[in-house]
Amino acid sequence: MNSNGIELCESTTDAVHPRFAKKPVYALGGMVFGLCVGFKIAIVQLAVGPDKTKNIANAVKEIHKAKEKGAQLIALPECFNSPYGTQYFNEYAEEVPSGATCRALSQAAAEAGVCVVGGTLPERCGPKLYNTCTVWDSAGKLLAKHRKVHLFDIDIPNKITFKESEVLSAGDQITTFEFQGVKIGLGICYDLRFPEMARLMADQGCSLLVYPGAFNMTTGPKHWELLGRARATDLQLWVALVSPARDTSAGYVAWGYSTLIDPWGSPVAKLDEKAGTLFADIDLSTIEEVRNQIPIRCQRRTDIYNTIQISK
Ligand SMILES: O=C(O)CCC(=O)C(=O)O
Repeated sequence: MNSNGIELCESTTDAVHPRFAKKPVYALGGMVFGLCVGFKIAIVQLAVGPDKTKNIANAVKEIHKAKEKGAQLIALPECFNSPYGTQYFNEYAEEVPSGATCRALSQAAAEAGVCVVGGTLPERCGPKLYNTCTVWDSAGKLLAKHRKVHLFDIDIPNKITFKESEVLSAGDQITTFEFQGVKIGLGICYDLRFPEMARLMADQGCSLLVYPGAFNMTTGPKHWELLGRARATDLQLWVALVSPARDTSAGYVAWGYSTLIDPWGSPVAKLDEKAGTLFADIDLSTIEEVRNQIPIRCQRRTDIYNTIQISK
């Protein structure tokens, strides 16, 4: 309890920037008194086509443009070097980090002096293929690598049938990394549907979850934003959803609508279906604000969840 009678949740300070540690922000009457710490994110909704070299060059160009506009963390979409589809993954796949796409991302991050969440690419590792996100620091060093954990296998008759598992292998790791002392978690597209995975990343102290994803014209309008808002609301953190632009001539038509969602669960900025870049400030103090005002993190009844018997 602070001097204003506001209940403060002990566990809130471990999930935010270390500069907040032991310095909670007190929230009262909609005003926040405390430090404002954050960074500028650019969410780049790239147009992706069949020409891999062109896709990579376009990503590099957009990274430099975003840096010029002040972005500190730049996020690219799922499958940005290749059209999305199981028939393409083998042809476009590369080893990480020695392949041409990774080399271009590393160089762009270093030249621009920014952190790049490099969307995803089909990764070749021995006989296996993965859908993999790489993260590059401002010196061009590989900071993190996340292999999609939940493969996109669905069947909605007459709408969409997709079976990534026919060609891809699933990752088996939870991936987080640190950017300027802020912990960030990674998930890829279908991973967004699994709250358990997001909670593990939140429990590791993430303030932001970044999901490169390419939802489609059936599930996109129904679930893309809803799922992002659900993850942000449940876990009281920032969520960035990064899609490729919509191309109606492609075999798989991406929904677009890249969105940044705040810890209240509100979309604070979003694109439409066209190629473009969204710039926004991520204010980490909002995490404290929400967690202090709605302290669900220290109200969870794990004693019940972990022991209750389900009656038949
Ligand atoms: O979950 C969905 O509806 C779409 C997922 C997807 O497109 C993917 O995992 O690549």
